[in-house]
Amino acid sequence: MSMEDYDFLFKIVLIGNAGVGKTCLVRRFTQGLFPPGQGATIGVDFMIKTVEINGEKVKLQIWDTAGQERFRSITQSYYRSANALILTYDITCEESFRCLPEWLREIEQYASNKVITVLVGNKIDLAERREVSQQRAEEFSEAQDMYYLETSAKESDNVEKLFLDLACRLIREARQNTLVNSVSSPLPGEGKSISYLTCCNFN
Ligand SMILES: Nc1nc2c(ncn2[C@@H]2O[C@H](COP(=O)(O)OP(=O)(O)OP(=O)(O)O)[C@@H](O)[C@H]2O)c(=O)[nH]1
Repeated sequence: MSMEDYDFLFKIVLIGNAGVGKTCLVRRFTQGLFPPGQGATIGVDFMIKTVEINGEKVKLQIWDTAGQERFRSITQSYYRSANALILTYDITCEESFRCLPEWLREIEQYASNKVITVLVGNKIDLAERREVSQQRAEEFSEAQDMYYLETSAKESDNVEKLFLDLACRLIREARQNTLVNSVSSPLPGEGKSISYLTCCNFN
């Protein structure tokens, strides 16, 4: 694919315990479906989706990692070049929430210090089985300086919003970095509309 095919390219990596719904979130966003009987991811999977945000083509490379401990050394190698991480837990599984500090240590150790991390509580369609309150998750994410969103891959709740808000945020960061890194040279896309700022809810 030539450079002209997109204005921005971002790498997004999903991490979190096994079974929290990472693969289902990716499949919902990239293919618009909820796969029946989704098996555990082996190692790492990769999908691409190009979205258009205020007239600009944004190519998202989405890496879906295996949550199982035995794949940890493989998945760690994908953190380094990630622009964003989607750290996922399952709102019906206390254990997946309690493991978050462990995941944050992995991020600290293996990811770039510029990485944007979003905390996602998935499976909100199973509200009657909820084990982690929204307030508790919000407090945790605030303390860790992460964005927080609750989703349902099954019902398609907030899935588009998750990826599109993240893409908006990444565009904004990319522009800011360009500004810092090359103050005297013209910005890519300078003069274009900056209305994308209004679509981004991750502030
Ligand atoms: N009710 C409900 N079930 C979900 C949702 N998302 C995923 N699941 C189910 O949760 C199970 C695990 O989903 P996966 O997407 O394979 O989980 P994963 O995090 O990718 O798991 P690993 O690949 O092992 O790391 C499957 O049985 C899915 O059908 C959701 O939003 N709601």
